[in-house]
Amino acid sequence: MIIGKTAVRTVLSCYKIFTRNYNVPRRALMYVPGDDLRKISKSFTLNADCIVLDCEDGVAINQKNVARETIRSFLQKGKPNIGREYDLGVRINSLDTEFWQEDLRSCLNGEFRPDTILLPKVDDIETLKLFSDTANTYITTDKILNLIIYIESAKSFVNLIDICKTAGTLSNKSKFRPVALVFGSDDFCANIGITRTTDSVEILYARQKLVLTAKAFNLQAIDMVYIKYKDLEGLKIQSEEGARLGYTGKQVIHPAQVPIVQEAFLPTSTQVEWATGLLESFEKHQKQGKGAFNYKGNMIDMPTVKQAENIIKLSKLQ
Ligand SMILES: CC(C)(COP(=O)(O)OP(=O)(O)OC[C@H]1O[C@@H](n2cnc3c(N)ncnc32)[C@H](O)[C@@H]1OP(=O)(O)O)[C@@H](O)C(=O)NCCC(=O)NCCSC(=O)C[C@](C)(O)C(=O)O
Ligand SMILES: [Mg+2]
Repeated sequence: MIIGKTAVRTVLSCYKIFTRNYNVPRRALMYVPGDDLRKISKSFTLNADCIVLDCEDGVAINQKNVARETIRSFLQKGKPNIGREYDLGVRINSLDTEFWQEDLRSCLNGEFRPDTILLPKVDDIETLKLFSDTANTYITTDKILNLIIYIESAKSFVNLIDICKTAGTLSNKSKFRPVALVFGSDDFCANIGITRTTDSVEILYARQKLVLTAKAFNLQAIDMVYIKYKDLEGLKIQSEEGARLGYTGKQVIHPAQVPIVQEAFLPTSTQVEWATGLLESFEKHQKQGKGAFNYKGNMIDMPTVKQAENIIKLSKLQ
């Protein structure tokens, strides 16, 4: 059987996607308006996994140039050392605006560049292709750039699988790789003509579809923003709900949200204790030739063992 070039490329792109690791946690993805130097400085004191300097919706139209310049001069000082690994990203304006090319060029062609570009409003594969062509002309080093893709309209949900596949294929001939999908719930509500209620039941289908598709392509899934930023109890409930749905992190808009969100996307000590005991018991039963066994009153076999392994793996991503 002769395997065509396209098939080989598809296999390679799937391999690249599926072997991508989760070693960079993005539990709290913290937005900082790019035109506000005070907030930018503060964001590096907050211990967030992922800091996003924003050119898009956190910045007024008449401040777009200021944000771009502020971000560029900030980046040119080099990535701040905060004593731990973290992801430093820039969210550019969407590709249907007059700003995005200059945003991208400005942050990619300097001496230091961000780890990650966050690309809003990816409705279809044409948007990704345009991004890819343009980014490739601006990237001048061999360092791979992470790409985070925003899914925030009905159209983007309808095209979601194609978007993920195309992101993988384009990354084979580019210097970027897709690492995560973000659920842009607020733009999504506007797009489908609804207003979000407290329990967010009206967006549950989309919220679940995003997480399922992200996992199918081994991408991180970043949950919606909690805009009532003074309601920390509500934030905790929504964050834990996101973690239960399978999300790996959540968007954050205010410093007070960071610790609550980061905590919610780590397993609790009870979960770690349960998983450790289960894995020990599994080893013992394997040696005795038993596939299924009783642990704390529950039947355990391979799927639950894998869940326990996931918990242990996640608990090590501090
Ligand atoms: C809500 C706001 C206006 C309240 O701002 P405030 O200044 O009134 O708050 P505060 O409580 O007085 O702030 C306390 C301290 O924290 C600082 N601070 C406060 N916020 C931040 C921040 N983000 N980053 C870093 N520092 C921050 C602030 O500067 C102050 O520091 P100071 O005491 O030293 O002066 C403010 O928190 C803010 O601007 N947050 C970011 C908003 C934003 O980026 N929105 C866009 C992202 S969400 C989105 O795009 C949707 C999505 C995904 O696309 C879709 O669902 O479709
Ligand atoms: Mg949005």
